[in-house]
Amino acid sequence: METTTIGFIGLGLIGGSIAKAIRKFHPEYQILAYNRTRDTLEDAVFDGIVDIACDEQDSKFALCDIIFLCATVDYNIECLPWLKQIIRPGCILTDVGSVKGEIHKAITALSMAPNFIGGHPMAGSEKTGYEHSTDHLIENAYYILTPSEEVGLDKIGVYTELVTSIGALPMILTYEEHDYITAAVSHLPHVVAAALVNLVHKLDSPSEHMKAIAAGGFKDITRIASSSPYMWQQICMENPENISQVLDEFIRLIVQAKYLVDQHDGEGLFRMFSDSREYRDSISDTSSGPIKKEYALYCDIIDETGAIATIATLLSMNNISIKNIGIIHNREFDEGVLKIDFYDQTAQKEAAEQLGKRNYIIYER
Ligand SMILES: NC(=O)c1ccc[n+]([C@@H]2O[C@H](COP(=O)([O-])OP(=O)(O)OC[C@H]3O[C@@H](n4cnc5c(N)ncnc54)[C@H](O)[C@@H]3O)[C@@H](O)[C@H]2O)c1
Ligand SMILES: O=C(O)C(=O)C[C@]1(C(=O)O)C=C[C@@H](O)C=C1
Repeated sequence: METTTIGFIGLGLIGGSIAKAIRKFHPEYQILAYNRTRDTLEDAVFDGIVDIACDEQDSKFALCDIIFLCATVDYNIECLPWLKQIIRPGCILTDVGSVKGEIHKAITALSMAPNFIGGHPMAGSEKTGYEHSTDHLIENAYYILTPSEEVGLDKIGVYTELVTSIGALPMILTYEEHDYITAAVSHLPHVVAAALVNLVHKLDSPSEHMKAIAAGGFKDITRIASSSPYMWQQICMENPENISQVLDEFIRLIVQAKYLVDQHDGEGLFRMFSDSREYRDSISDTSSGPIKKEYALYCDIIDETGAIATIATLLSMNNISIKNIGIIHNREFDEGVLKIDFYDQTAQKEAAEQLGKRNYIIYER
């Protein structure tokens, strides 16, 4: 049987994560890749993720059954005319861009629609680059597919199966639906996070007290303000109508909130917070979906140098990988507690056992 060949143009955070997931679940597939930075390709070959490092406009992409365009949207579009000359008739061409309208229009203009299924894994990070990619980034995340109107059901079936096989959840939308929905749940939050951080920067005094004491709440809502400015500039320029429309709605709600504060409207304020809490709590943290299940445990530690390192070393000696570790202070853990996140339940349970054996006080939530 012929080997399935998958090509990547752009091997950064998302391209690298998809390639790593494909390597994990389909070790027999052949993976080719081109990336502007040659070192990245060499790392990926060294890691055993990529079999063949390609040059720009490499004719070896003609071998591919599926090609993932994972560079910037403008470069992905720039690649289309030469890809049109070389791809097999059965090749599935897809991208991972956060906005879908522009590439769909380019595909239609070049009559490449029979090969194109837009794609967008609803997972990511504020970090960029292959070095931050992981084989589990898109696990349990929705992976939106926006098939062109001319693509055959056989191709949609193959792509959907691939997405499922690497642990993501395919969801089919039109590209118009995609661009409206993501404007509200992804693009607007990035605009709001950036504005909020810039606001605090502007309001802070030269002694920077605001910056110093900004705690959990501010950090939770603004993590994404550390994302790539170039990527978010591009996204806002590619999806302006939808972002502007949801921004209008958002501004209306902010004006309403100001009115409630100015009026000392206790009942209105309570309703605003209770409505949002009810809806936010209905977004499950434990089922599959864009908000991933958290495998965390909380541990009391003595406030002394090296206390965190001791725990990290203990877990590492027992081959337990830590996803994240840090002290948190909240109402529940007034005094502060060490929160350790793991990639899966097995690691969480083993860590609780190992720490328990050494008399650490563990809280599981
Ligand atoms: N970062 C996220 O959270 C996220 C999530 C889902 C989708 N996306 C989308 O995925 C795409 C890639 O984002 P990313 O986060 O992986 O970015 P990234 O910067 O980590 O990766 C982009 C890769 O493309 C390469 N590249 C850029 N220009 C190139 C060119 N001219 N020629 C060849 N290679 C080039 C870069 O070297 C880099 O390796 C974007 O379109 C973005 O909208 C991002
Ligand atoms: O988790 C993050 O850092 C992200 O911003 C990921 C995120 C998002 O949820 O908005 C960002 C852009 C994508 O296109 C998809 C996912």
